Amino acid sequence: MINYQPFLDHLSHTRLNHWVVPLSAQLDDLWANLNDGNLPRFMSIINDLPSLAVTDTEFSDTVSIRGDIQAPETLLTALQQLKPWRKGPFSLFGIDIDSEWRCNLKWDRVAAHLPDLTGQHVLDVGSGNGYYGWRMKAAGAATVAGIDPSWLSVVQHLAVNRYINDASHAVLPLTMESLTPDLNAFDTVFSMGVLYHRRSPLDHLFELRGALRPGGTLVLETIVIDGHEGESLVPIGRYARMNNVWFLPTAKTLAQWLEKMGFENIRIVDESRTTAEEQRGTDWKPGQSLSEYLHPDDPTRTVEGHPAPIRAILLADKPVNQRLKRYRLD
Ligand SMILES: Nc1ncnc2c1ncn2[C@@H]1O[C@H](C[S@+](CC[C@H]([NH3+])C(=O)[O-])CC(=O)[O-])[C@@H](O)[C@H]1O
Repeated sequence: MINYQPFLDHLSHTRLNHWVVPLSAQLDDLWANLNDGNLPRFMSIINDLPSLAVTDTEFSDTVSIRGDIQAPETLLTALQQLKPWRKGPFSLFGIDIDSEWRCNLKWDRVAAHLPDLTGQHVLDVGSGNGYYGWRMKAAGAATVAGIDPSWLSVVQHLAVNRYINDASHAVLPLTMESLTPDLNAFDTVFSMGVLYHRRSPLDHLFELRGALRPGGTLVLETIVIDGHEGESLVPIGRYARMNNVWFLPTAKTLAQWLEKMGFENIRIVDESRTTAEEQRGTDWKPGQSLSEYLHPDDPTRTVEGHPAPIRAILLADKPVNQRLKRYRLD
């Protein structure tokens, strides 16, 4: 089990205090019914991390933690045991974790359009190991609640936060579907790289809206296709070798979905083709990556022949006026 008490204590002093009781109960239930063979091994790696004095942290393109001494071999071994590192880059006491994704490139695309995060309570859905959460903290966020069902992501965050020791930034082992519904509390909610994994993307948007306070902002990033309003692709079989991809709308279709689900002030702020500069295999994420997912003769196609990934960023607001239609989706 993971000790989330410092995060719960932090929440109890914020506008999110109504989440403390249901979240504690949900975590208790999770630990009582836990059936994951990897977690004990991961936790013994975390518990054995060497104690090292931190002199300085810097959350810029690389999320860096520095100390007076070079990293001992035990830290390198522990971090290597937590491979693959898909999100980063990080630098811990001189160990450079060159992750598969250079997430600083996406952050640059997103950050230019964000509301001022100073003092904000932020939810990062599908947070991965919390790389973006550290960038949100550096931008002034008071709370970053990451949620991600991947245990490896959760424990990678624990490894980094072992040295940063920030109780206001957690990665919780939860899906969006299992989050306490209608918290109505977060100033900004990020959903980046998650919507295409959801079989019911409109439900996802509905759940995201429920997490936001009235007037709060959703930052939505997902794979899209070129094309017109109303169009979307449901790839049969795999997409870029992923077997859990459901809906790839056009950016304009996505804007329509957001409107349908009760958002306003919807803006498409970026559409960028994913490049091998941003996503590639490294020592910290061995094996296949984007270049193997694209067609060898035509990089505008996936290996399966679908349009290659383009990622769109949309921002949309939850209306301040709560007199909204309650969409019944059941
Ligand atoms: N239902 C779900 N609820 C919450 N998280 C989920 C769910 N399903 C999958 N995930 C998690 O969402 C993340 C998707 S990666 C994006 C990471 C980061 N946001 C990024 O923008 O780089 C995809 C990509 O590489 O773009 C994974 O960590 C999943 O475990």
